[in-house]
Amino acid sequence: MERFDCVVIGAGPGGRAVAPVLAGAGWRVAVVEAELVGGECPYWACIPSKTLLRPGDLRSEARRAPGVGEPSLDWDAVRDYRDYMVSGLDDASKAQALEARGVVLVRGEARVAEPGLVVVGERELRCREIVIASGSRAVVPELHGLQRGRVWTSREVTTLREVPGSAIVVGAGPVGIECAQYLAELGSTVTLMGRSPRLLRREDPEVSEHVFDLLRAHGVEVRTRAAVAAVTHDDAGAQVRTDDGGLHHSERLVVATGRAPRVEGLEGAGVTLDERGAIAVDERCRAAEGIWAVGDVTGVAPFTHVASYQGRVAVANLLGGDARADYRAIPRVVFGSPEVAAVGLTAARAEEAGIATESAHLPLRDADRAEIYGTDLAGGVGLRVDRDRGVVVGAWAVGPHAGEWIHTAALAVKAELPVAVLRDFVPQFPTFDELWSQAARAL
Ligand SMILES: Cc1cc2nc3c(=O)[nH]c(=O)nc-3n(C[C@H](O)[C@H](O)[C@H](O)COP(=O)(O)OP(=O)(O)OC[C@H]3O[C@@H](n4cnc5c(N)ncnc54)[C@H](O)[C@@H]3O)c2cc1C
Ligand SMILES: NC(=O)c1ccc[n+]([C@@H]2O[C@H](COP(=O)([O-])OP(=O)(O)OC[C@H]3O[C@@H](n4cnc5c(N)ncnc54)[C@H](O)[C@@H]3O)[C@@H](O)[C@H]2O)c1
Repeated sequence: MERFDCVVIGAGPGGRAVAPVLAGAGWRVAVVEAELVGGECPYWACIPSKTLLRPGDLRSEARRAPGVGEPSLDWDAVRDYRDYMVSGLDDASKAQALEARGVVLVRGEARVAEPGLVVVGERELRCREIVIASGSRAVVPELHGLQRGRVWTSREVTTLREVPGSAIVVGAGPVGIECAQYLAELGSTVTLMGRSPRLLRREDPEVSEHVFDLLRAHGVEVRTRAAVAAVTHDDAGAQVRTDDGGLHHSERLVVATGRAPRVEGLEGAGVTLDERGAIAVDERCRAAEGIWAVGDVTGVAPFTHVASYQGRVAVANLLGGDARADYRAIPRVVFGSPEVAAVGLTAARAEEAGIATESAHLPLRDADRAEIYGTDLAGGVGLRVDRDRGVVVGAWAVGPHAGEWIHTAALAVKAELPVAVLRDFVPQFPTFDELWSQAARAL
C-alpha cells in the first residue's frame, strides 16, 4: 500500500495542470497514465492536426496572393515534421518533466476501488483526494457492415503515413472538417458527410455557410443530411450507403462522429454520470466527496484550454481556495483555412437562455486588411449584444488568423464589455480587429 495526498488519473492536459502544481505545494502526488504522458492533444489531436493543416493553409494563401503562385508540397517532409511535432509518439521528455517536479508517475490503467483507493495492477494507492482527468475517446457508430479495425478515427488520420487517394469523412464537427481539409490539400479526393442539415451545427448558421464555402474552396465535396446507413469493406476500400440511397466509394473511411468520456473502471468513485456518460461536476470541478474531475471526461467543453482551466480551478479549491469556473468566454476555433472562430452565445443559445440579443454581421472585405490578402477573401464577423444590458455576449469570426483575433471579442464577452466601449475603441489600421468596432458601430 502506497500513500498519497492526491492521485490524478490521466496525464493529459487536465491531469498535467493539476499534478505538478499540487506537488509544488508540498503534496505527495501520483499520476496514473495508461498510455502516453501528455494525453490525446500532443500526439493524436491538436498538435498533429494543426501541423498537417499548416502547409495547406500556406498554399491557399500563396494561391490567392497576386504574383505568388502555387507552392509545391512534399509529403515526406510534411510527414517528417508532423512526426517531430508529435515527438515520434515518445513521451519520455514529458514523463521526465513531471517527475522532475516531484510527481510519482505510475504507468497502467487506474481503477477506483472506492473513494480514497486507486488500484493499478498489483499496486494500491491510498489517498485523500482523487482527480479524474481520463479524457475521452473517439466514438465509432454501430453501422451495418462497419468493421472497427478497417476505419480510421482521429488517431489514425492524425498519424497517417501515406495520403490515401480518396477518403470519405463521416461527421461534420471540428475533427471531420479539419481532417477533410488537410487530406484534400495533401492530395486526397475527399467527401465529407454529415447527417445534420448544416456543418458545425452548434454554431450560428452564418458560420456553417462559411465553413461549407471554405471546404468547397479546398476541393472537398460536402454532403449534408447524409446519414450513413451501411458500410461494405473490400480490398479497394470502403463502400458507404447513405439513407437517401446514395452509394459512395473511397480508399479510406474516416469516422469523426464525436467523442465519449473515458469512465471505465472508475465506477467505485461514486460519481454521477450525465446523460452523455460524462462525470457531472459542480462549478468548483468537484464530483463527489474527495473526488474531482477535469477535462473532456466532464463533457463541459472538449478543448485543451478548458481541460487546463478546469485543472487550475480544481487545484485552487484543493489548496483551500474558492475558485469557480466561468465558461462564458471559452473560444471555439476550427483551424480551417481561413480559421473559423466563435465565442459566447449563439442566437440559439441566447434564445434558450431567454436573453434578447441583437447582432451585426459584416463581410471580411469591410476591413482593408482583407484586400491586402487578395481580392476574393471569404469570411466575415458577427457580434452579438444583450439588448437589455448593452453588453457583448457572443461573436464569431471567419478569416485569416481568426483564431487569434477572436480573443478581442472573447475578452469583451468575459468582461461583459458595454458595446459603447467597443464602439469608441480605436484598433490599429489596417487589421482584422477593426471589424469588431465597426460591428459595434453597425449595431
Ligand atoms: C483530432 C482532434 C483535434 C483536436 N484539436 C484541438 C485543438 O486544436 N485545440 C483544442 O483545444 N482541443 C483540441 N482537441 C481536443 C483536445 O485534444 C482535448 O480536449 C484534450 O486532449 C482533453 O484533455 P484531457 O486531459 O481531458 O484528456 P486526454 O488528452 O484524453 O488525456 C486523458 C489521459 O488519461 C489517460 N487515461 C484514461 N483513462 C485512464 C485510466 N483509467 N487510467 C490511467 N490513465 C487513463 C489516457 O490514456 C490519456 O492519456 C482535439 C481533439 C481531437 C480528437
Ligand atoms: N480546433 C479544435 O479546437 C478542435 C478540433 C477537433 C476537435 N475538437 C474537440 O473535439 C470535440 C469532438 O469533435 P468531433 O468533430 O469528433 O465531434 P462533434 O460531436 O463535434 O461532431 C460530430 C459530428 O458527427 C455527426 N455524426 C454523428 N454520428 C453520425 C453518423 N452516424 N453519420 C453522420 N454524421 C454523424 C454529428 O451530427 C456531428 O456533426 C469537439 O467538440 C471539439 O471540442 C476541437
